[in-house]
Amino acid sequence: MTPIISISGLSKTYASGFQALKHINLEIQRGEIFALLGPNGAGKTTLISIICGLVNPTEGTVLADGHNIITDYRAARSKIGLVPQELTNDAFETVWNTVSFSRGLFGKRAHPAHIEKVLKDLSLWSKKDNRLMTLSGGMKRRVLIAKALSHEPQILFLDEPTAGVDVELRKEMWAMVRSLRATGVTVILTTHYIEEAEEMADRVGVINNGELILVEEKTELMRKLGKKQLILQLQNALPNVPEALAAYALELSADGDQLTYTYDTRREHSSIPALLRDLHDNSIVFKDLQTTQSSLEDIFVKLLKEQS
Ligand SMILES: Nc1ncnc2c1ncn2[C@@H]1O[C@H](COP(=O)(O)OP(=O)(O)OP(=O)(O)O)[C@@H](O)[C@H]1O
Repeated sequence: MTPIISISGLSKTYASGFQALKHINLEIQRGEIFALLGPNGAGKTTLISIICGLVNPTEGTVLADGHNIITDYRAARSKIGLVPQELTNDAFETVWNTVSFSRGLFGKRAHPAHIEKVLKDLSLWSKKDNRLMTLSGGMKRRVLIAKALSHEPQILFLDEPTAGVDVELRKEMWAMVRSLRATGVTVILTTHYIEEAEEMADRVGVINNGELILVEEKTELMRKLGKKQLILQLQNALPNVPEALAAYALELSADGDQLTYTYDTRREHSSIPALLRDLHDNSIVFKDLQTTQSSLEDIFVKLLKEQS
């Protein structure tokens, strides 16, 4: 399947001489949710801004649904919706007018039925005649999305969609993004909240110092780089780990009543039954056990550490 976005050899050096992007190659597949992760100043906004035609690249090419973003700017831009972080519209304007006006900016003919559908999908219909200034923060964010969808784009960029948003609204936003994907829209989001990528993304790209250091299926990333731990609460505290169990590299807690076994999720899991048998043979009795798995956040922090 041809990718909906195809980026090759993309670099950006700002007038200041600062190189914000270094030879980025990336393909985004139709219909996926792609999360772009990276620390502050990594180059996420620069990358999005180039694809959306707001910043000129220094080198490289970007195709949006087959259209070159420079030589075929209009066609490329019409495929893309951008949800920025801030609402910059006239606070006195109504929801309906704001969203309809956005469509007009793309040179598209008025299509009230489409605007109605977008507003209904985003639960904004009852607010259509309200002025923006009267809306709650959450509703304003929905208006941003409605504006971005007003011209029927196939690709939607969300720049930090839930920055400064409370947990409840964040969850609502996630549900909304998923329902958009269900309608066939490709979603690319930048986020500082790793939990957000973990929750929503099909694939994750990590950008650091202008370089795309990793692109991976989220589940694969977590499987490959994740570690699992089995934690055993012991019936009786141990003074040390018996020699016979040395091969498992167990960690004994300071008070001696907890053993932690860390294992690689890539390796076969058969070492756990063996460990449990060996514990039994060494008369080590446990009263409780739990397993933990490293989060995408642990993996992300580790990746950035390795880079520095
Ligand atoms: N117009 C500009 N002129 C010079 N440097 C710029 C310009 N815009 C951005 N930069 C620099 O480019 C780098 C990347 O910025 P960018 O906004 O793309 O990062 P980001 O990953 O989106 O960061 P954040 O997560 O903080 O939004 C930063 O060091 C920034 O200072």
